[in-house]
Amino acid sequence: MSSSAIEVKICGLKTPEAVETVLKNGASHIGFIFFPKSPRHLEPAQAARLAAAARGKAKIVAVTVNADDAQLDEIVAALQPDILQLHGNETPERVAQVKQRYGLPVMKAFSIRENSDFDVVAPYQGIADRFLFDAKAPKGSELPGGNGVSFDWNLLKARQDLGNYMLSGGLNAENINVALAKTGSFAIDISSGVESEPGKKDVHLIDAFFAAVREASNTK
Ligand SMILES: O=C(O)c1ccccc1NCC(=O)[C@H](O)[C@H](O)COP(=O)(O)O
Repeated sequence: MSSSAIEVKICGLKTPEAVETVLKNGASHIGFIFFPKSPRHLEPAQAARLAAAARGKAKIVAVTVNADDAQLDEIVAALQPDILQLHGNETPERVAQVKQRYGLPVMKAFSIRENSDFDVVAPYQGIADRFLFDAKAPKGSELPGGNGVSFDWNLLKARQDLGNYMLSGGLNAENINVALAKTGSFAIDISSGVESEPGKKDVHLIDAFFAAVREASNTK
């Protein structure tokens, strides 16, 4: 079942059931988290086992935070991802190094709260293959992503110069219609909004999210 013309990345998968459900719904991307503080963290070998069912059906995304070469070497060797998502403070130089070392597309994540947060994006243009705009982590959170909070989507609407990006942060079945209408985005990313508790994906919430995306894209 294809979800729609909208690309949908479901992030932080940890079980075969969740992988099966997102594939059944036509997810374009599935993400695995490699960040020990996250409730979604997996070892590379665990992610590789889960990814086997998805290879060739959805793009496999490895999500890391300021990872060094040793960590990336291990992940790339075990998982053989299609895309590396860099979700830390990686500089444009580091993004370029990572691209060259692995020959893989890189999606660079940025944390957005206000318009000026987009100012840091320009040096990455022509280096990162894609951007992911997520909300800034709430105070006290140890996670740079997966916090289930949104930023003001009107900010993104005004920045259509930013090129190829995914909209992320606090999306769910209830707000995706408004998020898509406000931003005009064609690619979205979600984690907490399809979980019953942090790190626990819920197949019914996944189904409901894709149904909402399909409905929203039919009215787009
Ligand atoms: O999800 C995590 O636990 C995580 C930890 C460390 C870095 C990135 C992380 N997630 C990255 C993602 O791409 C999430 O899907 C994105 O932040 C949106 O999450 P949510 O707001 O929960 O939908």
